[in-house]
Amino acid sequence: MRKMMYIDGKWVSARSGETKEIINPYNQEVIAVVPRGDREDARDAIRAARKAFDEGEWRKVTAPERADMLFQVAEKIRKYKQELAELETLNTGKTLTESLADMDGIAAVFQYYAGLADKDGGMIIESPIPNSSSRMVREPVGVCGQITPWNYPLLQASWKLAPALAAGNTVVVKPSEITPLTTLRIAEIFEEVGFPPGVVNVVLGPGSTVGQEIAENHDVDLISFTGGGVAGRQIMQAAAGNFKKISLELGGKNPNIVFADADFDTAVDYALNAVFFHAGQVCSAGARLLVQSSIHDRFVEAVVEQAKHIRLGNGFDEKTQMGPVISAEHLASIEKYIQTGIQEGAKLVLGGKRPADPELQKGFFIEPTIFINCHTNMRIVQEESFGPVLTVETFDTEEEAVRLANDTIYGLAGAVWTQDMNRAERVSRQLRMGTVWINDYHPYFPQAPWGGYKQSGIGRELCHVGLEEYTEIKHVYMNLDPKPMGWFQ
Ligand SMILES: NC(=O)c1ccc[n+]([C@@H]2O[C@H](COP(=O)([O-])OP(=O)(O)OC[C@H]3O[C@@H](n4cnc5c(N)ncnc54)[C@H](O)[C@@H]3O)[C@@H](O)[C@H]2O)c1
Ligand SMILES: C[N+](C)(C)CC=O
Repeated sequence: MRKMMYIDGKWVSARSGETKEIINPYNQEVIAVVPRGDREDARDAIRAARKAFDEGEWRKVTAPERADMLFQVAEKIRKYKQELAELETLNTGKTLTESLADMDGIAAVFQYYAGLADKDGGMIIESPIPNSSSRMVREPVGVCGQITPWNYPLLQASWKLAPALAAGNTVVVKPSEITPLTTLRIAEIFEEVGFPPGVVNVVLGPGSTVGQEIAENHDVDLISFTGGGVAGRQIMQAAAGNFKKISLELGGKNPNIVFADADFDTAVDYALNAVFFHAGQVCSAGARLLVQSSIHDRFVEAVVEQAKHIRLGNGFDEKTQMGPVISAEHLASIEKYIQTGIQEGAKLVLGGKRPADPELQKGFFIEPTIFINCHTNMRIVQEESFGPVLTVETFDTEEEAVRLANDTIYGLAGAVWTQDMNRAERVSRQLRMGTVWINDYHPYFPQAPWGGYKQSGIGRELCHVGLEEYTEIKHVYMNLDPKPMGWFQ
């Protein structure tokens, strides 16, 4: 695999010659050295994408041909699935099982948008003007900047790349500076499939320089960002310079609501998966457990008992159920949240510290952590720790459950557990969230939209609406019998 940036169809170092070490969060070993780009490199990539969009052969590639190319990408991801998954596990620490599932999802996204690429032929409009024709067509937006986070590096990139290319745009992708490897590997796949130079560009470097340049640059027509609210706000401000189209997939503090009539064992099992999957580093993690008071003690006891046995370790070890968190900085930030929870008066009933196991000392590990006696006025309930930290609140009535669940600046996702389908329907309608799961947690797939209400984001990814984000709408009107009007005669 080439450890260079991919700009204008060429593999290049940073203009400055600077590099960055990429490490494995399981043991802090250096796994790669990659270029550390800056604004100049970002400008090169943007220029290449602009030229490819405005002047290149890409504009002549038909929608069925784009579909065919994206199908080939999907096939190659399946072909290289093991290699890609191993690279993702090496760079993120997530278990290989999770990475393999990510690769299935990534192939599915390319396949889905390949299928949609040539399906929208526009719309004939019934013109109210005699002797005229009127139609609506969708066209690519132009140069799309795409900035992605470290928790699902290739998956989040695929949610952006596949619809952007299906619609005929050119792209500049900036992966997280700590997890660039699978995004570089997929650039090789685009090259192998034969995407023309400049259509896909991958530029590496910090958000404060490379990311900021992409957000500010007036040659970029659209910016799609997945990450935290702080960067999201800076990107939105920077994008205002030329009124870029904007799509933001931000954080969440997602409620998992369990009513007393839920299937107890299943709800316990999913409550663990909701929060501890990928060590809680999931935007939609069910980090807030809301349990009806009549079953609270028994439910918490069962969750704690099972969480005690979660096996931490190397993502490549089949026995591992939870890997490390991504970095020393992130680990420190999670530990700070845990201290905040204790200071705020939440009761720590599990974890809260680094594991004692000598084999885990080089990695960024933190034990599965559970707090009870939590309230919505606590920071630990309101803010994203983005780690394996569960807060438990109680409620008595359906109205209270809805009120507590919605009492957050976020609105990404949430779940309802009950066997009363009328109640499930009533509650799901009142939750102000982009996704509501009923008697389940976590499923997402290309056919359904993904995105957030409130401060969880703007716009949607996946589904046909995710493709529409990457299009401009044009109205084409034709006078079929042009004659002088005589207005000024
Ligand atoms: N809603 C979703 O679908 C979704 C999915 C995954 C992650 N997330 C969120 O992402 C966050 C964790 O990821 P992270 O720590 O990588 O987020 P982050 O915001 O720190 O970084 C994300 C990306 O933005 C870049 N960046 C940072 N500052 C920037 C700036 N000023 N201008 C341009 N680019 C900038 C980074 O280099 C990185 O590539 C969490 O809040 C999580 O909830 C949301
Ligand atoms: C969108 N998702 C769930 C794949 C990753 C969020 O962090």
